[in-house]
Amino acid sequence: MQTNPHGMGRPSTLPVGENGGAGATSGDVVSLVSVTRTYGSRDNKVTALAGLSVGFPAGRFTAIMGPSGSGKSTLLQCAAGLDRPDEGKVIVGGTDLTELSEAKLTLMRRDRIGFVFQSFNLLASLTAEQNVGLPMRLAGRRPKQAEIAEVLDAVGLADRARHRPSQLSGGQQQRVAIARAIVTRPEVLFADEPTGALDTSTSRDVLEILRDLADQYGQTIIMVTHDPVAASHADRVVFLADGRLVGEMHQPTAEAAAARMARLETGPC
Ligand SMILES: Nc1ncnc2c1ncn2[C@@H]1O[C@H](COP(=O)(O)OP(=O)(O)OP(=O)(O)O)[C@@H](O)[C@H]1O
Repeated sequence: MQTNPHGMGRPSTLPVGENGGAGATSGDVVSLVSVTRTYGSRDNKVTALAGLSVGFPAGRFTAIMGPSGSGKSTLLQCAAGLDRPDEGKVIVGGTDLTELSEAKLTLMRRDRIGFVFQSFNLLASLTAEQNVGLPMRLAGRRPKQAEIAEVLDAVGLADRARHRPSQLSGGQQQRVAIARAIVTRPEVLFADEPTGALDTSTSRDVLEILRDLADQYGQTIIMVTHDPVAASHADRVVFLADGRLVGEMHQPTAEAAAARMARLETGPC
């Protein structure tokens, strides 16, 4: 396993309290405050998020880890305005998503939030540059060639603009999806297992692109991952268990993230 790819020295692990010492602060672009999300009926209720508070600072790359079913995807969906919590607040760039109408939430997702999924979700009939231009077209504006060229360049695909998804590797397709997610300059880019469908070397390319976006463009990135190596590209990992925040690690190494995950998966934390 590789160590922290940024060469930032030893990881630092901070304990968190019941409600999460990593809870929201004023420097956060995204904060969840006492968020609860349950599924199912009263007799058969599943608590995916149990009063979770967590903040994500501007310009930083944060990974979210935790055992299967710990609430990672639910956290991401609530934070990105794709799902609504039962209780609590979700604040993105000063706007409380829980107070928005469906119409305003749709606009918020379109204009201020980027999302990348494990399956790249590109339109097969469109070229890379047409896929990247889609969010602008959906917003009713004609994409400028220079804007598209700039983001394709940022993800290392300047020479693939006219290729269709079927003519690109999995990693290249995911990079097109990243370019499409950042073309509107979102306040935050969410990524749900963005390397889950990729092999090791292609994953590394994608993770290095995400790292560069944070370092060079100050892009705030929040990524769910099962993979400690992927998490080691982040500035910080927050760990969930049973819908709660149970720890965080700064400048994580793959080894330290894997060890923390092993402890979470085998017993009480
Ligand atoms: N639509 C749903 N209906 C019912 N239960 C759900 C739904 N979505 C999630 N859950 C439950 O909520 C809990 C948290 O799910 P979530 O997908 O957020 O966890 P996760 O940490 O992302 O899991 P994994 O690592 O397996 O993807 C789980 O017990 C899951 O079964």
